[in-house]
Amino acid sequence: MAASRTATRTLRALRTSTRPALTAAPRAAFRQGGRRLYSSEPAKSGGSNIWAWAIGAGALGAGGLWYLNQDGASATPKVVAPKFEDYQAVYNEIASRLEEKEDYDDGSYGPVLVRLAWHASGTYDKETGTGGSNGATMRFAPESDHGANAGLKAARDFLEPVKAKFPWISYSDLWILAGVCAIQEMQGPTIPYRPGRQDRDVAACTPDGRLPDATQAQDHLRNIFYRMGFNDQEIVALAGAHALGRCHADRSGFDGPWTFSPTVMTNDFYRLLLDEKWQWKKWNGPKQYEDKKTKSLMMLPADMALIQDKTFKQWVQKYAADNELFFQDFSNVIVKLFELGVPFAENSERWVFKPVNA
Ligand code: HEM
Repeated sequence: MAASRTATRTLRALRTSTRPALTAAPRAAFRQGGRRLYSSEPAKSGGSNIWAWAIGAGALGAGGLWYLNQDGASATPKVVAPKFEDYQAVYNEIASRLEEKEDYDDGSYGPVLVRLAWHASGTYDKETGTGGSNGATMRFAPESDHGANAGLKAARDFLEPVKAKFPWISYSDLWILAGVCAIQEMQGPTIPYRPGRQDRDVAACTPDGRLPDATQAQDHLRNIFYRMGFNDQEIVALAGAHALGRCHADRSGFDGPWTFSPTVMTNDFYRLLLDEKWQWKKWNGPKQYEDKKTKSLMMLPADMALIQDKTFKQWVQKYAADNELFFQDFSNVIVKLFELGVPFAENSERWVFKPVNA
């Protein structure tokens, strides 16, 4: 996504929003030597090695098995043993749909795709090995009707045409690939990916209550995320995803974005959490915070717990001060989240997809 388009998206959100106007422009992102840089941030390290490796992986993966339908050349090619470049094609399709469908929300389906991938994965229970991204059981009630999943139909529907075009990919792999694509296309860190998830039926739906409750604080966050196998640092790194997107009154009941640039991945969630003064919002909805200065940003009680708890707060401070550290840790922890409970083939490799518009 070019810098001008990012600005356009934010501006469109400002123009069309019936919500309080956001008052600051996103930091400008610009290209340099094919890499994305923020004017106020250091360049990411290690990128060029990753790309060299990805191109190598692509070349090695070339020549996935293709065949044509019986009616000959006019038929759609089918993939029977998908390789790196087949998944890159799916990635490209998602990226191009993200570009096309700019009228959604703040100008991108990206945030809701990230939330879909997270809610598909975050049901994991390490004791029983149940839940997690292997299965895509949120396609079915009762899981699709769980309160925490309200609004995610928009993300699942967005991906249906992609599934129709690439029927060989499982929903479970597709949803996670969409999360990876959305993060990278919103100028976030590189997220290595490997396929291998298989769809499961309604019997594998997880019970309600496995995802975090935003009205609660640190004890609850620890209960939920320790159950998945995360530690305190990882909990804080994952929560930085709230740089993206917004709360919707008709979904969670909460309302508003966390940052001024909700379609660009940054460490702004931590910076705003520390730097702004937060007060209870006076309104007819669930208890949430608003920033005192503009009253246009929000924090959930569960977000605020990250600075009310001493151990969590140390990590918030580190990530607020160092975007590169946040990007590295976020990439590592979201790969872990997306792979919880997935029975990958032994020695399966992770791939790095080339961003399309980022
Ligand atoms: C720490 C515990 C968490 C709580 C309590 C929480 C709660 C929420 C709530 C209430 C919403 C608003 C949903 C809506 O009204 O549309 C939301 C949105 C979102 N969450 Fe979280 N979340 C948590 C962790 C995470 C994690 C770990 C990620 C990803 C790694 C994530 C990514 C997102 C994104 C991207 C959105 C915006 C969705 C959109 O714009 O449609 N959240 N979260």
